[in-house]
Amino acid sequence: MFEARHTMDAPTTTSADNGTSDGGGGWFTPRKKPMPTPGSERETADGRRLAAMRPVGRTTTGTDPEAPLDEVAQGATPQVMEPHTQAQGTGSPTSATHPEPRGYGAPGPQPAAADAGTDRERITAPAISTPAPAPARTEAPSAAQHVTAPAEAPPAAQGPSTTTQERPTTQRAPLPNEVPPAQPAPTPTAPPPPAHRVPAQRTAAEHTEPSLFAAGTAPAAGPASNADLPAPHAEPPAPHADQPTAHEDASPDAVLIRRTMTTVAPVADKVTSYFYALLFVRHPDLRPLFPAAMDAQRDRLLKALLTAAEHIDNADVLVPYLQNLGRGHRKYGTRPEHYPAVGECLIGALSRYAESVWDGETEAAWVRAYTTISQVMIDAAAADELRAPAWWYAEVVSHDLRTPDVAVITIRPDQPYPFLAGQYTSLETPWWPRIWRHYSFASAPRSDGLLSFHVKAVPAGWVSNALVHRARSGDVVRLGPPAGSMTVDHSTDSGLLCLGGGTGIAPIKALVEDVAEHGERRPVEVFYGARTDHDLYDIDTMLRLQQTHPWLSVRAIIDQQAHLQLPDAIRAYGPWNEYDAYLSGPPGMIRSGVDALRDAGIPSERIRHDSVEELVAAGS
Ligand SMILES: NC(=O)C1=CN([C@@H]2O[C@H](COP(=O)(O)OP(=O)(O)OC[C@H]3O[C@@H](n4cnc5c(N)ncnc54)[C@H](O)[C@@H]3O)[C@@H](O)[C@H]2O)C=CC1
Repeated sequence: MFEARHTMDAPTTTSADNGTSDGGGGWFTPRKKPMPTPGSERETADGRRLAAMRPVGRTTTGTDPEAPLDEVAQGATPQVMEPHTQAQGTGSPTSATHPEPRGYGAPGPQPAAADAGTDRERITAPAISTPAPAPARTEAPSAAQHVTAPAEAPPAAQGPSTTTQERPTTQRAPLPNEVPPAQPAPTPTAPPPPAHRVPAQRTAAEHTEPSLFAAGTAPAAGPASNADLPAPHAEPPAPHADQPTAHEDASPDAVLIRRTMTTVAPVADKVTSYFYALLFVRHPDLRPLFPAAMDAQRDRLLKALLTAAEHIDNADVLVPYLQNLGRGHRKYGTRPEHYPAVGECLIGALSRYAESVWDGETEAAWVRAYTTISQVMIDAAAADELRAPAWWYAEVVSHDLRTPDVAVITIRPDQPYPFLAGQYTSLETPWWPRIWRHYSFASAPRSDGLLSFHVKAVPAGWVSNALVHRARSGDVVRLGPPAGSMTVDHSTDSGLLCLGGGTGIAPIKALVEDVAEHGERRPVEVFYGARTDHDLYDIDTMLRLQQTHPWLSVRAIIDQQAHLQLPDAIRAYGPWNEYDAYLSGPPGMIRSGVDALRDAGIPSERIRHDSVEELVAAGS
């Protein structure tokens, strides 16, 4: 756990104790004073030396219901045995109790109300404010990276994939209800050496090369949307890569953080592996809460944290991102008391691999950043706990195999599931516990409460293959909260130009239904791209909508016949400069689609699409 030998306030929740904290101190110690600014604290850096940043052992008081802290964590449930009640102790009318679902077995251990600990760190204050939680906008984005275990640290896990997609072709498909083999706990490694206190040069971090951590993880302002596994992103892309001069006014902490990032970038894989090795060695009780087979997404947590730290100055973007991240972590069972373990290992990994630039001030900067990050996430999760379950059970009520590898799946949540057309959710199947994938809602909210998804089984896609080839009516899946902001702005009557490639047509269909339900008469132009006519699995539905709604135009673009791809097709139509644009489909389509739309005169802020980086990681 962190231990800072100075009088920093610990992260707190701005919400009243709602059962999440067990009333302990530490992380839930109420703020006693305004958070000092990084700049002002820096003046007393020596006095604030985080000499005790090295882990000093776990709190022994109470039970720590461990859970991962990130998307990588992929759920906080042992196998398919899930706690069947949620929002324990919130006392909230929205707190949900789930009936025993079929397929999810007996109730598992409840996330115990954790002892907040007595040795919680006293980390510095957030550098950014934590406004009241906003509606979900984005979900933890990430781009999977090839991860190679460092020689000096055991692999945190051996997953089904080491690339951007899972690789099931070399894996035996699991039997129903079979749990992937548990990964052996990493063998203990030597603790990281004490950080060298090399005098730091107080210069701005270099950004001539994009950070390995930046791709796909940077929160971005503006509209976002969903994907078949991806989390949202938006235009413009992450500032890290595209705005080399954006750091000129960086705070001292941001400078130190970015210098660390630059230093560790060439060994990002090692940092990642070492981070998880530390986490699981020092906190082995956390390991079972991660997926048995941690795939390429295992570095999501680290990347999300690093990217958030890197953008610590950009509160406008960072806060909504982290709030969504915090809310999204509820389904994993993440609790406030889990954050110190992650922070400790984050510092441990960074200090080891950024040894050449690591010093007390750098460490203090990271502690402050992590405190801020965790504070926002904790607060958002606490606020969300008062109004929504951490997850929903849902029963498959229909399974329509449209092509050999595309299924339209309809499910019935066990309790109301509010969402907006254009959003997406995370979904876990009973066959791959704790592995969550994102899918768009393929319909606008329905009066019967049913939800539908278009799922394409892709090579190496464990979840998608299970959903397409295994799931049947009566099976029970779990849903995370809705997320994404690729939604219709009903305050305008601008036309909508929608590009749906392959199963990316799913949220486009939902958007069309949304416009229809609002009784609007704004023009909606849909371009539906597919490789062959056989791949236009939902064209009948779209054409029926077109027949019903005179304001809707649907054009199918078949690569083989048109000898061009979807984005090229819109160039032949238009003008589009008065339209809002929505893109949904594979990453290549998004990229070239954005280019085509800009060329057509649509400004970036009116172009909404999924995170390209997340889409790269999609397909499972
Ligand atoms: N299932 C869902 O709810 C959602 C899925 N997605 C994403 O949509 C994708 C769907 O995959 P598939 O159905 O296999 O689509 P696909 O790979 O068959 O592509 C569909 C069409 O998109 C266009 N396209 C593809 N690659 C392109 C490129 N590089 N440049 C320009 N145009 C290109 C082509 O016109 C192609 O026919 C996946 O990446 C998935 O993550 C996105 C949103 C929602």
